[in-house]
Amino acid sequence: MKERNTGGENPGKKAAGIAAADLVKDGMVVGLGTGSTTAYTIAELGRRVREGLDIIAVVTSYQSEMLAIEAGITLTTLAEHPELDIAIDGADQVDSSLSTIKGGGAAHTREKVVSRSAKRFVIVADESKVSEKLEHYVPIEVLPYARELVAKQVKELGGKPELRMAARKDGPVITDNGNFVIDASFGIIDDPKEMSAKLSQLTGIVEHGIFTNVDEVYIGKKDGSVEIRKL
Ligand SMILES: O=C(CO)[C@H](O)[C@H](O)COP(=O)(O)O
Repeated sequence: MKERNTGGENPGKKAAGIAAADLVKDGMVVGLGTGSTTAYTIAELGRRVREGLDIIAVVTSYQSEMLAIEAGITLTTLAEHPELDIAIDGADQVDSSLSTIKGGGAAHTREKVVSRSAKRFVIVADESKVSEKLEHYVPIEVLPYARELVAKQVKELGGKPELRMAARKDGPVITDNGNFVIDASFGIIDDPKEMSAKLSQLTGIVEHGIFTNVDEVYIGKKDGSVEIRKL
């Protein structure tokens, strides 16, 4: 399974992350995604907050909570603000119909809840994340108790399940919700909506990482330019 590479400055991620922050205006309630691309968005929003931008935000992980606090962004909760004006988040892969795989940082459950609570859902990514079809493994958050059952069901769907192991802890990755993650490889996913519906039906899963609700994608290039794709 490919290693997650989030280290070092990436001009494409930076360009996309900063450009999308421009969509955020005074008075908005904003969903803040997780990952190294969204970190640029959060830092840019923090810079604008210091210049007087008036927003409140809901986070998707402890990582985005820490970054938002450091940036000086006022936080709220979905309980207080169940409807968000916009959510901005990263991606592991985006296809030509804007179907997206997320969860490389194991945050996709909260990311999906936040994205579904937003009127507008924007993905920020560098160009390496864009592909004609989805073929990235699909992260699936599972109840620890159900991991073997979920692995069996993934195999029945033709997938290869792999329990995600922690890098600097012995044993499996534990999500912010206290669960495990199974990364499921299916090869090329021709019909993301169909695959999403099938995965949602598995017993023992909390949420999977296929997102079919993306409104637009900001794609940052190495030269610092940004392409915007909408449906
Ligand atoms: O889904 C995610 C976390 O669960 C991230 O948004 C996704 O993995 C992209 O991360 P990065 O911007 O660091 O490449």
